Amino acid sequence: ERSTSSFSYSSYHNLEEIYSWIDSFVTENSDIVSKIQIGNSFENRSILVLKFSTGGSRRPAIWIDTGIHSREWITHATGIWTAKKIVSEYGKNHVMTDILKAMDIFIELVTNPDGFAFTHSMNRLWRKNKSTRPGIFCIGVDLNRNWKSGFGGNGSNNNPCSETYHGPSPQSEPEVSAIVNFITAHGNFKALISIHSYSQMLMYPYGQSLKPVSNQRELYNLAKDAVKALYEVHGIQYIFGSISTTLYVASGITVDWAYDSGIKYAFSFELRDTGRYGFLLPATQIIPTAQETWMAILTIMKHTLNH
Ligand SMILES: O=C(CO)C[C@@H](Cc1ccccc1)C(=O)O
Ligand SMILES: [Zn+2]
Repeated sequence: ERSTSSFSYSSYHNLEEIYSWIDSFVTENSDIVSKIQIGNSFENRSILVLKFSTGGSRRPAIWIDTGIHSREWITHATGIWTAKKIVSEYGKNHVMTDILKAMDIFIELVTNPDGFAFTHSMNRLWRKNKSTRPGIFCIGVDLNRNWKSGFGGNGSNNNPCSETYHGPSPQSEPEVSAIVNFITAHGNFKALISIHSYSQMLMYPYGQSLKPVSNQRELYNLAKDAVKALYEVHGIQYIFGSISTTLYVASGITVDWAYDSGIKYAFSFELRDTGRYGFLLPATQIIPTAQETWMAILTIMKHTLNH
């Protein structure tokens, strides 16, 4: 993209187009946005994070990732729109301005770049990363099962040919270890939002067990407020609750690791829809989905700022 003004936020884009947009976006908003490479993927693509900051050093931070599962295209598209929204609201919207005066925001738009490239080239429904290992004849690890918390437990699979294969060991995948190293080194993250599709759900830990987290009541009420704010935009209904009670038991997941690492506001979204189109959500729904999701994300960020 020579400039983001020619970028269509109501279309899906491939990896090259998104990485090019990132460079234009950073150039055009260099006062508050910067680009950080936190590592390289298995196939040696850059793993990029957008940092939104108005100053300070190591301010309390909010993490948002999209596209950890490559086929969930609505999540990357929503992330791009959200990045644009943050810079357009700063200085205009009171809450957004207060958030960025006190906190930093980090967004990883393409959390599984190898898988994402593969959904554009060979297999639209690819979910995992593209790692290979000697003597193993199926490709890829489920990056939402490769985290240390509850690794290898129920709701993850030891079979490399499974869609929920957890990998040989926790953080074995470069796409996961890059995030773990970055967030751990930073040491001041207060909230993490990991965005998936589809099912229209807003969930919090634990996935690995039915045991409630210590601040379960707070997370339940925050999820309720966020889902209400989302509903008020286009009338889309989400359900909410802990992952294990709302969806199913899943082990080695992003938000369980975040929570156990001290990030007490850890959420996972499942965006539109409920199955009519599923992963193949039409591009006409990108902006409506992003608009409603924004209201939920803003609710979570505001709560994080005030607690
Ligand atoms: O991606 C999904 C749909 O493709 C469902 C997600 C559900 C889930 C989301 C967040 C945390 C744990 C599980 C998954 O199984 O990893
Ligand atoms: Zn997913």
